[in-house]
Amino acid sequence: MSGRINKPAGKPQTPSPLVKSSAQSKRGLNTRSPVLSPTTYKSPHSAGKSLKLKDSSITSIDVLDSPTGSSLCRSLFDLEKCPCNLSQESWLIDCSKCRQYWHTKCVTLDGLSKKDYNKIVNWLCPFCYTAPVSTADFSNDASCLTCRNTKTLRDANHAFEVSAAAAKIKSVINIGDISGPSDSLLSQENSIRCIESEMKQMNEACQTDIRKLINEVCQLKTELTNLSSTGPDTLHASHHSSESTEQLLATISCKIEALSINESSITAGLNELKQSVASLRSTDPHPTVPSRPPLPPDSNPIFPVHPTRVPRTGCEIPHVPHRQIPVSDTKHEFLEQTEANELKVFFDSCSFKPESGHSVMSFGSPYQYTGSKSSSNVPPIPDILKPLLERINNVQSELYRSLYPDQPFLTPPEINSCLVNKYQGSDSFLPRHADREMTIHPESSIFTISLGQSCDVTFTERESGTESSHPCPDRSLYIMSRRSQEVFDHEIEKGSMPAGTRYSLTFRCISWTHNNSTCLIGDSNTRFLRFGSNKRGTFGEQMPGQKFWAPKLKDIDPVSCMGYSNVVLLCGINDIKESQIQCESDVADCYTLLKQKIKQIKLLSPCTKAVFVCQLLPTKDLTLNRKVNDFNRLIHFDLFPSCKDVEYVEGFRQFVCNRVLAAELSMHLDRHGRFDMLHLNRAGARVLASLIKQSVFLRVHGGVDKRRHTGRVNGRLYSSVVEARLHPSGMVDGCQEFDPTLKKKKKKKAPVLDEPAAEIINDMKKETDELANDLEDFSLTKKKKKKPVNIEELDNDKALEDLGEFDPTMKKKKKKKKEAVPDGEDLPLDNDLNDFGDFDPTLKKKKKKKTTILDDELGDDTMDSSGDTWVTSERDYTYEELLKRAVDMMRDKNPDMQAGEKKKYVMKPPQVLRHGSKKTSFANFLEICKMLHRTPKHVQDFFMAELGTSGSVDGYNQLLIKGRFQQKNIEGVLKRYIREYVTGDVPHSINSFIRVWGWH
Ligand SMILES: O=C(O)CCC(=O)C(=O)O
Ligand SMILES: [Fe+2]
Repeated sequence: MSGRINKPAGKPQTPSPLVKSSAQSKRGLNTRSPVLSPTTYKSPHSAGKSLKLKDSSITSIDVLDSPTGSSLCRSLFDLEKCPCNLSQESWLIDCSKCRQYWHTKCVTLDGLSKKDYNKIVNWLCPFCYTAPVSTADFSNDASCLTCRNTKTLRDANHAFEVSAAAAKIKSVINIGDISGPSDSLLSQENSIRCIESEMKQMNEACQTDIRKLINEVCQLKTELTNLSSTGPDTLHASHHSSESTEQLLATISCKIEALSINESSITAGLNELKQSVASLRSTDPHPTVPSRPPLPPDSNPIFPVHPTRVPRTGCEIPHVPHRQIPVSDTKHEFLEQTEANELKVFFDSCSFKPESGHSVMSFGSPYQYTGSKSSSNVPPIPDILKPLLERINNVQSELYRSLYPDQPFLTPPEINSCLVNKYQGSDSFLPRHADREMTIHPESSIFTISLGQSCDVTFTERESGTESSHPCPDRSLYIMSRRSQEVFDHEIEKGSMPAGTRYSLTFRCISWTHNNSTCLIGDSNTRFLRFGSNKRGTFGEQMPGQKFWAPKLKDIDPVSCMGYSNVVLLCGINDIKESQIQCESDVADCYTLLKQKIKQIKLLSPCTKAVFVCQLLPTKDLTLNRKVNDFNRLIHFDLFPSCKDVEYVEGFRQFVCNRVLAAELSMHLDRHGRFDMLHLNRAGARVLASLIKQSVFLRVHGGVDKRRHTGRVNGRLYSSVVEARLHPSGMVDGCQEFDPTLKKKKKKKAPVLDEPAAEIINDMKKETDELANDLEDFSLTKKKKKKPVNIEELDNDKALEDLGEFDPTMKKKKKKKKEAVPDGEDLPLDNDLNDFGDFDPTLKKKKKKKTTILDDELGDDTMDSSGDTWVTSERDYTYEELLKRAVDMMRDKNPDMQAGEKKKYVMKPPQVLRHGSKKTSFANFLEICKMLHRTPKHVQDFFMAELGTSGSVDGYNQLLIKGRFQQKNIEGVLKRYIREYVTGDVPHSINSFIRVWGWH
């Protein structure tokens, strides 16, 4: 198999001449048509001598036929480069079917020796490979050689050789025997193709023979006719008796007859063969899906542009089972009499704030609701309530455990807030409402304990208007679920309250983070995704929520989504992979079900701000991928445009369409090894989590930094950008660019942002202020503050310059100010001013403002090096003269510089540590940024560009860099940064106050 590139691939981007010529020569040998007909397709392996498997006659025909796989590779990837698009020290192996090259490393075949490598005859890449039904099939099915590692490859290759040899022997012995698929070493499909090939060869051979025979017969016939027409005399003349002539004619006629019989028997034999092939086909255990119209030529096969079909059925909303009752549980005499008495005494002494129909008092986490009069300055839970709170929390835990019995690691929401209502007299009431504030944890129940006068609470089902009354006797507890609040309102009707005093103690879990809670409903691909900020959590504390299991679309429970701000749906692959889903209309029906579920969710949870729908991820199964395409198409072209508040997971599309990410994805689909067609492994799940997190985050925070919505950002993978940006400290990614305009914008935006967004803004502000304060330590910045800068007009670089970089003109100004007045000399100025002004208009302006200062300075410099007095000269300054003057002026105003002394600043060296096996930590990154007076973002970008990797600042202010780097690498980059952006050795910026740096 040395015809493949038989040396490790260096840089796939710039293939070596050998790589190129090898690939080109192959291309010349076979077409890369997406549909490779078994009869026309010829493997390159059979063409080059080194590509041929010894004694194998079937190498070129045992490739499964799947147009999508080929076209997928064709349109998505450069066939000559591995889809990873990365430079790797690895062999390149090409797929026998689609001709896509892959690094052996990328297809986990690394470690191959040249010998092994040369043995590979027929290998199918992850795009083209369709897994056999069972492990047993795989071991026998050597014709479909896609292996996850070198060992299996060797084994399979060996099996292939054996099976090929066996097939050859069988075909020689008896072609008909091959029709029995069960005992054949070859798969049934393979057998068919073998026979077809044999038939073709036989057919050709037979037809040539027959043609020869027919020609001969024709010649004989003509000859015979000629002889007959010449008559017996002529025959006689040639010494043949008439009798013998007749005999001869009879013999010839017999021979012709025999030949005809042979011809018909050959034809019959061929027909027999054809029939056996037909019978084999009819017993094919894998019927093919009805053919579909071909995709538009330039469309992306994974995410095609045009929908081909709209759903067959309408989207009527079926009846939604609410499964909600207003009061989920009641406990009579929940309080002991003594406990109740004590509480009554306590509350009698408290001062309640009047609200509509009753008065209130809050403890613990502040609970704010429409019409609430309580301030956010709420007293903590008083000691007297603490035992009660503990009991309530126990009840809450029990409820939670019973709700999620199979998820014991989940922490139940902690009840942390108590709102006490006081009803005094028969005039009191409680307006109709529902406790559906987003600050209430979606999993929190609402516990109400009644004290004193009993009364009835009325519940009304909002949709139907059905009312029910719930009696609340003294010392009793009733529990409402947070979800029931989406369905029912409750109230104490006016006039229903008896005389007397009633206290109701309502307990809830208030969680501000749950203001933006997310409910993720998904199939097994969400298995690795976890909410929570603990170690297992993939979404982090910025995205609180709950995950619900829905292997199929029918399992999506709209009730579970109630009370969450965001709903993310990742489901459908198990539906469309069902065998009964065979054509586009079946897929459309699945899509319709999804649409119905979304409608139900929105109906039940009007509080839900958005439903995010994840498109289906491509799989390793190409037939399934066509259905995935159809499903995704419908989501994109029907669901998104038609359903308001249905959003797609940003980046998911890129994830699916982007070449690199798609390749990355295909490599992640191997959670259970080579037979897993669908599942992401942990790494893939992390990418998925990032994309979901980012979308929800952006939606929640008003689309902060939408610019980043590309598959690749600054050469970094989407996921890493997401990670960086969503990280608690990386949150300031946008602001780390240190764009001064942010400050302004933030101020404008602040009132409309959600709480976490406001926090981010505050963080950003803090950082901006901190940096500004740092900069104030330097005289430069003070001046800058005075300088009126229209920050809106500044571009990033300029902004950076204004905030941190040295501006010689500014410095001058300041010093000038200090020195100007006392030393004023009576020197001619106008020429200097004008000349200088011509040189640099900005300077001119400044000079005009501070004429006296410049008078002084320029007065000193009106002599050129040759001693000419410029004031008396008519000629203009030359550029060199002006430059020299400027430098002299700088020297003059910077005595250190003039004396040739360099101020030495000593800084800490970067602390470089290994972070896990694949990352490097630059531990004192932020500290060094501060010392440099450069924004972390700026420094980070430089580092990432220099190191050619990605990274992010984590919660410990360390820069985590992907890849392994040594101390000297980081030091080198840091020195370069300092040279380029700090000390000004190169003209990016100059900063005269930092001259020489050295490590401790
Ligand atoms: O007093 C009650 O029983 C109900 C109180 C209530 O609904 C509330 O505080 O939100
Ligand atoms: Fe309430």
